[in-house]
Amino acid sequence: MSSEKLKNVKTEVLSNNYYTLNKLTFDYKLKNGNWVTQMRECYDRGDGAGILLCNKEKGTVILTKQFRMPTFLNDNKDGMLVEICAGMLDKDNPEACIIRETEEEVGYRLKEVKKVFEAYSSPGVMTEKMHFFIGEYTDAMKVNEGGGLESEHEDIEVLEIPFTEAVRMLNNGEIYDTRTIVLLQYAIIHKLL
Ligand SMILES: Nc1nc2c(ncn2[C@@H]2O[C@H](COP(=O)(O)OP(=O)(O)O[C@H]3O[C@H](CO)[C@@H](O)[C@H](O)[C@@H]3O)[C@@H](O)[C@H]2O)c(=O)[nH]1
Ligand SMILES: [Mg+2]
Repeated sequence: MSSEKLKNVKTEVLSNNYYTLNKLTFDYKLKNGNWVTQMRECYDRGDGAGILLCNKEKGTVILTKQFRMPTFLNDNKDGMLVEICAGMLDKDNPEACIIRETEEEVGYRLKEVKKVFEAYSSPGVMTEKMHFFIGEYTDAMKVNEGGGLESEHEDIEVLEIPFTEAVRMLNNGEIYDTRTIVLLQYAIIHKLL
């Protein structure tokens, strides 16, 4: 970690339970040349990967629906969220991660995926970088019902819906997860379906 605008970086671990919340104190050089001491809390839970699964022949996509406690705490009535299939890297590379997550969460075994971009999820507070993919699936690739890992108490509903329905949900505000919005918009822009 180095930057000409940064010195005296100190890290204090505030919480190290499931993931890690650090308090960073550092001197930062402003545009006017003055140095100021700043403090930022940074949540580190590693990086993630997400995928929009498309079936061009059927004109369908696969999304998931699951309970997300942080959204329940902030305005999402029942806490249920429609999302792309996604997961934490857990030491895998992004491609291996998203192929594993696709089989665990929605039950399809992919051979290849296409990386389309990577982006910071919430750069003011989280270290997380997300790797975004498009994957083509067919009925023949189905190997189980999906649903997520019982050992982690994942309880994921698999939604296979027409792309036109996903676009309708995007346009009328029924889809309000950023990762899902950006991949659906990618599919619209590049006329994937
Ligand atoms: N006990 C416990 N379990 C946890 C905790 N946080 C997460 N888990 C478990 O760890 C699992 C991680 O599942 P993944 O599929 O690997 O991750 P994800 O939560 O779907 O991650 C995706 O969504 C996140 C957005 O909320 C993204 O941040 C991430 O990059 C990725 O896209 C969760 O389902 C949950 O069971 C926690 O604080 N305590
Ligand atoms: Mg997941």
